[in-house]
Amino acid sequence: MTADKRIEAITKRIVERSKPSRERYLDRVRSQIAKGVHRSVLSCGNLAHGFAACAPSEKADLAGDTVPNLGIITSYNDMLSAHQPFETFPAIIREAAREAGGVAQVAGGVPAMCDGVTQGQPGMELSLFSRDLIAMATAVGLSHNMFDAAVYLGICDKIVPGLAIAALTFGHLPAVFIPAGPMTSGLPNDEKSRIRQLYAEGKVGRAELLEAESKSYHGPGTCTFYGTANSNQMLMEIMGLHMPGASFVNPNTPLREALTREAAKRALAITALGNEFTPVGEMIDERSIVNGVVGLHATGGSTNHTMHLVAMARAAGIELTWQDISDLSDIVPLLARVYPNGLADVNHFHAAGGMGFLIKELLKGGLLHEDVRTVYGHGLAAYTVEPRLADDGTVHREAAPEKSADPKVLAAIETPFQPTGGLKMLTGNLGKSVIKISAVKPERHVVVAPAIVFHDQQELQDAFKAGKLDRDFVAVVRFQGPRANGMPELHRLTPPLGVLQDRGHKVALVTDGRMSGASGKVPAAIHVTPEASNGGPIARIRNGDMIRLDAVAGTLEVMVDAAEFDARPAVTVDLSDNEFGLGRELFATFRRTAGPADQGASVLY
Ligand SMILES: O=C(O)[C@H](O)[C@@H](O)[C@H](O)[C@H](O)COP(=O)(O)O
Ligand code: SF4
Repeated sequence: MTADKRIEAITKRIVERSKPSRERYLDRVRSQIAKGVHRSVLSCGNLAHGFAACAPSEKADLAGDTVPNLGIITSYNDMLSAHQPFETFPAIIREAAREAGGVAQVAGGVPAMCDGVTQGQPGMELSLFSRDLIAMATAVGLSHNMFDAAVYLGICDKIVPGLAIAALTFGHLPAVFIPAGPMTSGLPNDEKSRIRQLYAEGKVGRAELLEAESKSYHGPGTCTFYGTANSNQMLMEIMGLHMPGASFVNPNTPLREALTREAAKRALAITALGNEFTPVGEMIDERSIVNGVVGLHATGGSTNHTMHLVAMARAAGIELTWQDISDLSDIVPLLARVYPNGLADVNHFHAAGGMGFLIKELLKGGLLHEDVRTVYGHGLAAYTVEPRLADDGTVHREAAPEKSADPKVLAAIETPFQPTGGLKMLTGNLGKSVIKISAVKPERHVVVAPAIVFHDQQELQDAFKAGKLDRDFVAVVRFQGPRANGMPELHRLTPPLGVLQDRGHKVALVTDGRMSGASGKVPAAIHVTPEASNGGPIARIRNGDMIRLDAVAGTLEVMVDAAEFDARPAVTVDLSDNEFGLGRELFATFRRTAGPADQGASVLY
């Protein structure tokens, strides 16, 4: 089954563009593979240290080079409700490995930040940088070189991208990503947002707000909106890095445990010691990356992936651009309405048919490359399934439903919610930026209004509280890029801007910062590059300048005479407050070396 000609053409141009870097990457992967069982190059001393704490039988296994050893990289902590269930996973994986005749060891742990805990707080200024730090920390674990495959326990925003960058850096090893699943549904996300807007207007107090927040975020598992964390799950599945149907099964259920056991056994089955060797560096190719972007558009996924996917692809020698992402958006229809793109949550999405139905519909529409390699074998058609718990406690899979169980949440390819996808690139005299349109009403896709300039999100919130913003305007929030303050998410802008929009004002946001994957209803041109702190024209905008944000034409313009605008001096701001406190003093190197947003805002390359 070949993909749509337009998808093929975009894939082909990515292959052409990436040829030199991809060939260099594959050469490195293959030379590592050629060295054979990796622990066999270790000295007796190295090996003895490596298995000193193992059981005697495991030591005997690891002393040879015929029994596969599975490295576990875990991002467990109690801070992220999504990662808290991982506490018990290593023991389950070790037991499953023994059952499969292999060994499993925790190769290392990685840090994991909860963007919900740090949202609006100084800690958020470490969030984006934590992605690359997670990749580096994963490399520390795997650099023990004791392993024949690795499993990656991660879910949330920067963690999966960081783990994926590292997994692809260790492309000679098979890689299976193991999720823990979404928390069960609590207070609906739109009701939570309604109460937030009431609080922003001073109509309810902190007690009511905290009650609503706590009913929404109420237990172990991933938050149920379709933000970056759940976009990550979708990506890992549609790119073939999860076991089929693993993404959205709730934690602490027998099926979740069965899926975890199955993933561990599958990872051991696809090492070089078996007959289905599947090194991730060869498994993930340009088609897998395009399939990920297609899934992002079809589900209205997180804007953060216009950076993370670019960085992940780069780790495999593949050069993905915003133009590729934007052009694919023009081809791929929106098939899922999950908050903020609708009222449903990911549990509803899963119940309506979930990933199996989505992949089936996209394959039917010729919008995915079917002929790809996955951790499960060959071909994405194997993912058009739903996992079920068999009587013996293992996983069996049934074909995904022919029809969506809830067409208001998950649409058939013939009747999409929108004919195009969720993420557009904007170009113009302010540089490049991206906008998520899947959650913005069509009548708000073009905004022309005067600029009001802010240098941090608190300034805007204070102006709102002082009643100074009851009018049409474009909020320009600048010096929020990676080199300024680590490019925090500015999700706390959503309630005040949402209130003003609901009052009938034409409002929009333009920023060199980021928004949360959970942001959505206000038109926002984000990730503006070049950023203000790196010579970007956004630093020359003045209050009152007319700004035109046009998501239909794909443009973002300041409507000032070009000569006059170019002659203006760039504004500079004192960012010293962002250099200390809550560990920011340890990330100065990251701020100095971070790349531009359209290349992933990475410090790694
Ligand atoms: O990109 C994302 O999806 C967000 O970073 C998300 O992970 C974060 O947790 C939000 O801030 C949660 O939304 P609230 O802050 O509205 O609870
Ligand atoms: S989805 Fe966001 S808020 Fe929820 S656990 Fe993950 S990082 Fe934290």
